[in-house]
Amino acid sequence: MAAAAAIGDLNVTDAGGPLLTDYFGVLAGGSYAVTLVIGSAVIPLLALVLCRFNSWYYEPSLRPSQAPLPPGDMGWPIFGNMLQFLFAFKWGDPQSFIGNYIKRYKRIGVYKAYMFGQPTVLATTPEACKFVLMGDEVFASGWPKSTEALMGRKSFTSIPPHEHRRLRRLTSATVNGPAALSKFMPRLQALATATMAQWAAQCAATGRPLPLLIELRKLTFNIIAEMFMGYSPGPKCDTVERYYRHLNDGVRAMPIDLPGTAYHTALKSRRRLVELLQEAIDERREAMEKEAGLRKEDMLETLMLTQDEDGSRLTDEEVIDLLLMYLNAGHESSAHTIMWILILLRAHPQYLAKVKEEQLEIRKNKKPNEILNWEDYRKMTYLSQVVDETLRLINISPMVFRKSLEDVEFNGYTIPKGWHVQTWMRQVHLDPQVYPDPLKFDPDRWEREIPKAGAFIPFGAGAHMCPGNDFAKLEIALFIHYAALFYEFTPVSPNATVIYLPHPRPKDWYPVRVQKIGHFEYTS
Ligand code: HEM
Repeated sequence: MAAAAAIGDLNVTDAGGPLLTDYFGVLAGGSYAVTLVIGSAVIPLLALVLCRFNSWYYEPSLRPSQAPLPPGDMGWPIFGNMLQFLFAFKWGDPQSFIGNYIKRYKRIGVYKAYMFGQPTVLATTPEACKFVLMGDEVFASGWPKSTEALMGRKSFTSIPPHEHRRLRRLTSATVNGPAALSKFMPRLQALATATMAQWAAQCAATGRPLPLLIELRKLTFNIIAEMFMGYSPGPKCDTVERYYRHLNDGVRAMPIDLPGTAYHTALKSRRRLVELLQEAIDERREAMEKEAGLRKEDMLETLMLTQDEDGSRLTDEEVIDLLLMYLNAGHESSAHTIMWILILLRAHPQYLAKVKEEQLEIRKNKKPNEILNWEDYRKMTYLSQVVDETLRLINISPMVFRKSLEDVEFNGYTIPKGWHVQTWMRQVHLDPQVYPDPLKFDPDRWEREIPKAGAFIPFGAGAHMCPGNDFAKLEIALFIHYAALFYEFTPVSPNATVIYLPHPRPKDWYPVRVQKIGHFEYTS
């Protein structure tokens, strides 16, 4: 055991060294004043170094002829401004995150920050968002590396622009234009009406409510999985959808790959999804070989058969990443939007009455149990205002990511080459200078105002604009038609807390009792 002897003011161990604690003891005993002076100099200096570190390290030195960087702050080392972002979105008021920049630096449209491990410019006005989203030759897709690891090296978020253009043209044709979309209409209506009937039967039999958002996610996933890959609804689809839920939780989480973190679980879910999609490709390949000539003409087949100018096919990895991305993008946001429309219409019966009136008018010309066609859908002008107003108010995706390929000037500020840019659609949609009384749900505003370019961008804009926007609007409108006319959704806790990450939703997934109030039976 080491014995300590006193030598002067210091204790010394057998090993001959003073004990560390004793240095502080000497300091303490020697002079409180010195401690105080050193402490009061060191702590603020350390704080200054820590809070200026990102600026010193990441901010480029610009030429005298160049405009300055946008105002803002780069936060703390490693975390940057993520703590403020997460705090505002998880525990505070999400508007306060950008709101604080506006309070400090005024509404100038661009601010510097450090987000998701990258020096970043936040674009927050219609002009700034339009400038970035439409400037395809200067701003490429710029999702954080952590998202790329979840979505795959070959998804639209990661591939170079020329490859993106080609694959996008090829894939988006399957979900765009009246001819392609009207082909989906019978199955969309079959799945929606069968699912609602099953919910009502289940509620009647058990007396228990259903977590509506979870059920809607299953429905929208069943739809996209059937349309894109020929999957039939059932337990397998539900399992795959659950993996997607975990995958998405990781997209806006801190990218820390340690057991127990959302990001770690998301990476595990991605690996499982890749295995399942590989199985689907293998099965389809076998079926195509056995039944040569028999074509399904869905997204899976399109991707497997496509050839580039040299005649080469996409690899399985490419097909998997593209499908994984499409299936993900193609169900989550639609489910959230449908749920929010039901919540908002219930809270505003005057608008629900207008929706019902319009939908009844459309139904007047139909036989009982007759499904809707493209012409009927085109008559849903008021419902389409409700959809737009919900997308504006709720902002399923608060922002999208780009990366600057060169130094660019906007509004007297430089956006440096290599910096990431986030276009904050949420801020644009909730800005009182863009939409009067922006927090009010008011579908009628769309009769009074036509938003200027960049002011209504729930689907983004430019080369990466959502290719599924028309499909989503159709799917949502058809669901609401049957929900409004034939069912009643009674929430168990209409005032539940709303959480905002990864997407805004009631914390309890919005449990509802579903009841049939009219008769419609799908017959094909
Ligand atoms: C209400 C429903 C939807 C909303 C709010 C929505 C919103 C968005 C947004 C904001 C983007 C990013 C755009 C950008 O980076 O500029 C996006 C991209 C994308 N969405 Fe959607 N989306 C919805 C439904 C769908 C559906 C149904 C599909 C598929 C059928 C789909 C497929 C995609 C794909 C593949 C991308 C990546 C596009 C690219 O990078 O080129 N989305 N979506």
